[in-house]
Amino acid sequence: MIEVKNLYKIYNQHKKNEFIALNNINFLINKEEIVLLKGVSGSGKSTLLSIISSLQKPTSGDIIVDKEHVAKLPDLHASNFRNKKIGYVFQDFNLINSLNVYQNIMISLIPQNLNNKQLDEKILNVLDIANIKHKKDELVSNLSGGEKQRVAIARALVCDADILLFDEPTANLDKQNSLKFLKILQIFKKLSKTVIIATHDSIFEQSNLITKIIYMENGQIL
Ligand SMILES: Nc1ncnc2c1ncn2[C@@H]1O[C@H](COP(=O)(O)OP(=O)(O)OP(=O)(O)O)[C@@H](O)[C@H]1O
Repeated sequence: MIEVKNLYKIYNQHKKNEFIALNNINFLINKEEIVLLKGVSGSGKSTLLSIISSLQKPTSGDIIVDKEHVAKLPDLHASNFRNKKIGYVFQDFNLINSLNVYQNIMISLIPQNLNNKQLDEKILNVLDIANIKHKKDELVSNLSGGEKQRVAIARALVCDADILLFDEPTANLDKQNSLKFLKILQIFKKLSKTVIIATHDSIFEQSNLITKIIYMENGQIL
């Protein structure tokens, strides 16, 4: 469960360029929900995702993920929390272009100290789920946008995080690949993941797997 309470994020606080990006956000997301976070560019969606994943700290307020007070975690604990609990798929995918698909996934597993057989098992399994196993030896720089996204999804799945966060997952995809992404939601449901998708793409409203839509405007929930 993800509980967000009285959350504020103020950039450049007490300076001339102070900006309130999140203004008293409150909501609750239950386990295994698939939630849309909707709002125009600049409404605060990415800021909210990065705070839920503990990449950034809020100015005030609380985020409780499975009883853990995420906003109060010291940095080292925050990165452990992120590795264990959160799979984050960035809008530009954040992959390493000079490495191949397999190596990009392997990097996430370094902290686990696995042997080659265990690595192979885990990596091939998620590449299979994300339907990109056939490209495992290809350099990421040679992949299409949709293929890069499937690698990013495989990487988000490999540490077996319960919560998957997507920032504008269809922004860099054509219609066909966007529809493929909608199909992947069925896999997340089968895997019992909790999913939050920040988007302004109306394509998601076609999906009957969405359990809740949170609308944001100017840092507030409508
Ligand atoms: N580090 C920062 N310093 C100052 N202002 C920032 C910072 N990061 C974000 N902002 C501002 O906070 C607001 C919300 O940004 P955010 O990226 O969360 O919006 P968004 O809804 O995700 O937009 P998009 O859909 O374009 O990604 C924007 O006006 C942005 O300019």
